[in-house]
Amino acid sequence: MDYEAVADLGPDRRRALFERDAGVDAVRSDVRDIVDRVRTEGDVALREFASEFDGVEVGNLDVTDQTERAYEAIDDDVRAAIEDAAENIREFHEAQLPEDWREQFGEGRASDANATSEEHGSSGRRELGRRFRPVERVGVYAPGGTATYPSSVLMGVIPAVVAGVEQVAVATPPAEELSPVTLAAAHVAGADRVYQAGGAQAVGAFAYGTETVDSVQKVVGPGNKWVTAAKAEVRGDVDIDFLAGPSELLVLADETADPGFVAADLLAQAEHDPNASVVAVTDDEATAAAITDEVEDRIDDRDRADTIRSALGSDASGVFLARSMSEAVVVAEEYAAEHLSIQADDDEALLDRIDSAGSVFLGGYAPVAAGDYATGTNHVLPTNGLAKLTGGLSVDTFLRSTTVQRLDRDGLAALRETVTTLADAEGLEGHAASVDARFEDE
Ligand SMILES: NC(=O)c1ccc[n+]([C@@H]2O[C@H](COP(=O)([O-])OP(=O)(O)OC[C@H]3O[C@@H](n4cnc5c(N)ncnc54)[C@H](O)[C@@H]3O)[C@@H](O)[C@H]2O)c1
Ligand SMILES: N[C@H](CO)Cc1c[nH]c[nH+]1
Ligand SMILES: [Zn+2]
Repeated sequence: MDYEAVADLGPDRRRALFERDAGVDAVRSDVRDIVDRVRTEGDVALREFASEFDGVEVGNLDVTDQTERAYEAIDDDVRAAIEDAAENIREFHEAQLPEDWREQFGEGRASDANATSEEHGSSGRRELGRRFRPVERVGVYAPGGTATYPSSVLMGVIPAVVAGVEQVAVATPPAEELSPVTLAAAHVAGADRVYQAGGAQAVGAFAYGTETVDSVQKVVGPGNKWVTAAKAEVRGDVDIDFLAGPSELLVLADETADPGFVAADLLAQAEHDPNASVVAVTDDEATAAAITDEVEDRIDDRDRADTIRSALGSDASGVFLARSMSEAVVVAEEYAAEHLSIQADDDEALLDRIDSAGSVFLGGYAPVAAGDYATGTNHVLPTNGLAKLTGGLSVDTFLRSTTVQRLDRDGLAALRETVTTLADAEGLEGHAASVDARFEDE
């Protein structure tokens, strides 16, 4: 692998980097057929796709009764690691829980020394507020194709439970013997149901329901290109979190970065999927060369070297030499990575100039893998540049907000003129009349 100069990137290469889709578009029509079959054939389709794509003849689709046994059966050190990670995730997400609130607005304006009530158009009080309530039924997809993802069970279920969701279901790909660690994670996180169904068919089952799988109001969670395409497909019929596809990392590195650390982080995210994308951008030529050397030196030691090579070979991956860290920041902003690692002297100053990233890792001792499992932040994050539009999974994902207002007679009197004037301007005389009706005794 060679590094490339940012200045030399042509339009095709830029498009591949900045408009990447991780193979999702190419499978949209296959996924539409899969989802349609689940919608019309239910459990039969889930069983047939399990056989076709996972090579498993599924007995019970609902495996909820296996979770507690799995929790008791797994090794003590794995159980302790799940519980530690779960605790950190719970703590961080509990800190996000918003409180319902009410406040008085408009109070005291008329007595403002510099303004008259006419200037403000209001002297009455308005009690306004927001309240937050959880959605009732959610489906969490936990991947499990070429690796198992108990960590994604924790990342999806715990925020839902913290938000107060009543029914939290998990779907994960079937296997001759399901990962006991994934099942145990469902138990620790507090999932109400666990189904063995994978890929687009699992997303379809959550969206439309089958004989065994109850339909949900919102489907969340990460997955490969088929899972991601399926979420795009069902969106509209059911709510989704966002598209959280094959993993991505962009590292901003200056000459103080340790090239070995940068390379190790690139290889770690690349091992998820041949469609994963990993990028390093530096303003230092020696660092660019050292990162590429370290990547090459380390690949063969990795168990999933083939997957890593495919991901590194993608047009959405690479090591790039920028003319300055300012140019490197422009690349990072345009890329809008799922994970952004800043391994540079003045990391906070660089971060100040970043708006678009799913989750940021500051310093050489904050590898993305730490956040993947255990810092407590959520690892379900937007990919394919969607960090320009949305953040990652959080307690908010599972809440809806309602606004509340209370007006007394004076409060409405203060708004009367504004409301009736605008209602008349819109030609909605009945709206004005509904306000005037309150003052007919005057
Ligand atoms: N963005 C995020 O927040 C985030 C977080 C964690 C993991 N991930 C990503 O999750 C993914 C996990 O991928 P995975 O493959 O290991 O597991 P997965 O569960 O996402 O996918 C496995 C399923 O893919 C389906 N499938 C496989 N081949 C198919 C085919 N030819 N046609 C139709 N369907 C097919 C099968 O149904 C199978 O059950 C990786 O891409 C990883 O990077 C993303
Ligand atoms: N890096 C993944 C998100 O893209 C999350 C994960 C789970 N396990 C390991 N890593
Ligand atoms: Zn990871």
